[in-house]
Amino acid sequence: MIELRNLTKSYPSQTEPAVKSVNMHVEKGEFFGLLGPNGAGKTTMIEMMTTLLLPTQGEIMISGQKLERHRVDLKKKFSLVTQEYSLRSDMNLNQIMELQGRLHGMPIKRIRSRSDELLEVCDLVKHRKKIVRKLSGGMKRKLMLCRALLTEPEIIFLDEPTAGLDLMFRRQMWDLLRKLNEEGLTIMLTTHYIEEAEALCHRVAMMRSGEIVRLENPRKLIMELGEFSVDVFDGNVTKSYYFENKEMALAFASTIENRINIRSTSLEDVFVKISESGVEIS
Ligand SMILES: Nc1ncnc2c1ncn2[C@@H]1O[C@H](COP(=O)(O)OP(=O)(O)OP(=O)(O)O)[C@@H](O)[C@H]1O
Repeated sequence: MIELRNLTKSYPSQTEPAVKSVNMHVEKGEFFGLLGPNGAGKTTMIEMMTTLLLPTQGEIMISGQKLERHRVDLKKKFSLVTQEYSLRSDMNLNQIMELQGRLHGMPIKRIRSRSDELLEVCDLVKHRKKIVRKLSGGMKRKLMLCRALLTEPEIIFLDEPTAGLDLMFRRQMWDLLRKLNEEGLTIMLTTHYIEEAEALCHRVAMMRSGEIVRLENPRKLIMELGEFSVDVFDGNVTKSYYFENKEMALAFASTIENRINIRSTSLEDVFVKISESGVEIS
């Protein structure tokens, strides 16, 4: 569905490219996560994939066709939900949805029926006459998602969709995204919440300094590291050790006199390991 070929972006003010010759593909219907520390190049990637930024080199293919700014037909296939809130604060939910629909030339009947469906799914119907200024952060994020889905895209790009949301809202957003993905929507998200990517994504690409250092299914990454972890606290720092089964973890733990914690390994452990070491592209 999306294919990146040697995708590169250099900003004139920076000595190193922000994205360095990235090759990867995202399948139709996939839930794909782009992970990496601050400055790794995730937003730059998303901005190129949505034509907000032009690549310095390389190309982006959508359904086998080269994406360019004038390709309105290809651009119709996707929507973007940005990291920053980008809603008119003096409009209510109905007005926000109607404006979006009109900007995309949708008939008013269709705008209304689609808005009803989306606001219902996002549990926003009871707030539809509220102005944006009076919404909580979580409601605004859900509204941005509704607005992005109004035009019935095949792909949605979500840049940090749950940033700053409390646990309840984040879990609600997860369920919503899972549902949309099960209905066939291709989703690409960036997130700093690694557990979010672990819970949602079929595959994750881990970026560092503009490159993809690992691209794999989260479960497979965890199994490679070892399904069980033993955290050992030596009075100053905690060091984690990884084992392929619980028996091995317990046997190791029985030899340790310090404070320990035995637990399941998470994608966060993998992320930390990859951030600490150099891992080859696979
Ligand atoms: N408009 C710009 N002009 C110059 N440099 C930029 C610009 N936007 C991003 N960069 C640089 O490009 C690199 C990648 O930034 P980018 O925002 O894509 O990373 P990110 O992984 O999305 O980071 P974060 O997790 O903090 O959002 C960084 O070194 C950043 O300073």
